[in-house]
Amino acid sequence: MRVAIGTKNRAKTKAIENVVSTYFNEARYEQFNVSSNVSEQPFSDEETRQGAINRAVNTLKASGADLNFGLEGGVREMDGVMYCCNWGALALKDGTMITSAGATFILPKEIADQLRDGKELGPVMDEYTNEIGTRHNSGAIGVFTANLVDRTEMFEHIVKLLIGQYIFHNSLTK
Ligand SMILES: O=P(O)(O)OP(=O)(O)OP(=O)(O)OC[C@H]1O[C@@H](n2cnc3c(O)ncnc32)[C@H](O)[C@@H]1O
Ligand SMILES: [Mg+2]
Repeated sequence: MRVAIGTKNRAKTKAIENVVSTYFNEARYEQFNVSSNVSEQPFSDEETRQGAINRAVNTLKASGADLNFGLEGGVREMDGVMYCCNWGALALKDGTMITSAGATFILPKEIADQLRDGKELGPVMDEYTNEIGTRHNSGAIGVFTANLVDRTEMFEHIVKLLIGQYIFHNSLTK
């Protein structure tokens, strides 16, 4: 089975490989730097979900693989509170699109204000933590949950929901 991944971000690729290899041991993985065709910093659930779908479609076009994953991080506001939100999409060769959302958590006001000023969460987190590449490792979720959940684990849960729906979909179409 050929598995294509629409990013080279390590937190995302690790999550996909960890979960897919649990259920399909013959999987071969390929990574593609595809566009999400949405803002670098999506600002709603709708835009974040669309980014994940676009990545999955663009990955399918580039690869022709059996499973094509798109994972996207974004933010959304409710009652003046800014949350980080996360979406995943799995595109199949027959045109089927499977989607799922993941964990949501609060971004502190000092982070939220910088995003409202047009900055991207990735660089803002690097400045906040004084580290390079937070988005490839623990991520904002790790920093703001005392590392109880890191970015890989958060995406693993989304990928598990996608694979579970894929297995269910196959059981209906067989
Ligand atoms: O290379 P890609 O796949 O684009 O990975 P990314 O880390 O940029 O992730 P997204 O594009 O999905 O996320 C949109 C923006 O939000 C940032 N972001 C999202 N979740 C984050 C997290 O947990 N920690 C740090 N930055 C995060 C990210 O760096 C981008 O600036
Ligand atoms: Mg990005």
